[in-house]
Amino acid sequence: MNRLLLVRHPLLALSKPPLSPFSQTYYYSYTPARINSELYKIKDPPGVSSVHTSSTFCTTNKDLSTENCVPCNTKDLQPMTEDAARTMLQQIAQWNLVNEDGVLKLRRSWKVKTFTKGLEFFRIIAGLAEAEGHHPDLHLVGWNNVTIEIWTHSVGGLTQNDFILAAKINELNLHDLLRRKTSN
Ligand SMILES: C[C@H](O)[C@H](O)[C@H]1CNC2=NC(N)=NC(=O)C2=N1
Repeated sequence: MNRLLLVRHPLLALSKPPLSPFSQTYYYSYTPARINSELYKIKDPPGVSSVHTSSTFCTTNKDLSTENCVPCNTKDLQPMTEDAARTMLQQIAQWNLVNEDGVLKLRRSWKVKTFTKGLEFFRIIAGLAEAEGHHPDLHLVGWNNVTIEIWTHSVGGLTQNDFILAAKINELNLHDLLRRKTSN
């Protein structure tokens, strides 16, 4: 099974994102608000060694959220490389890049106030997905834990469509559905 093992900079341990129910999956998270610059040593396959750095530079969601998805059966639509995904990830705050059995996906989680507000959350996302013709995987676990995963099934990986949908989701006003963040 192709697993991406991230060896994170010790300073980053302080900014460990919350464990998700998918915690067995290794992921790369870009949280521009909290990290000035970070050095990742990604455990590469034998014979390949690279060190990736990222910085706080982050274009606003506006750029991608004003775009529209293309049909996923568009000719020559290819899955993007992990480096390209990591670069584009900088435009969608709070989303994580995960590698699930070799398939790159985008993932973000929220806590909703009630189970029915979770379903309302899904209804809103469904309207956006139908309008874009591009659909996320929706998870509602333990009554109030919502997780959305986005990837392009037709190519078995990530395309710009996925980032556009994530950026549009980031622009939604979902505050009345979400639990306030606790300080701890
Ligand atoms: C033709 C149309 O683009 C396809 O049926 C769409 C529908 N929504 C989709 N959504 C996602 N996430 N991946 C797809 O491959 C996909 N294909």
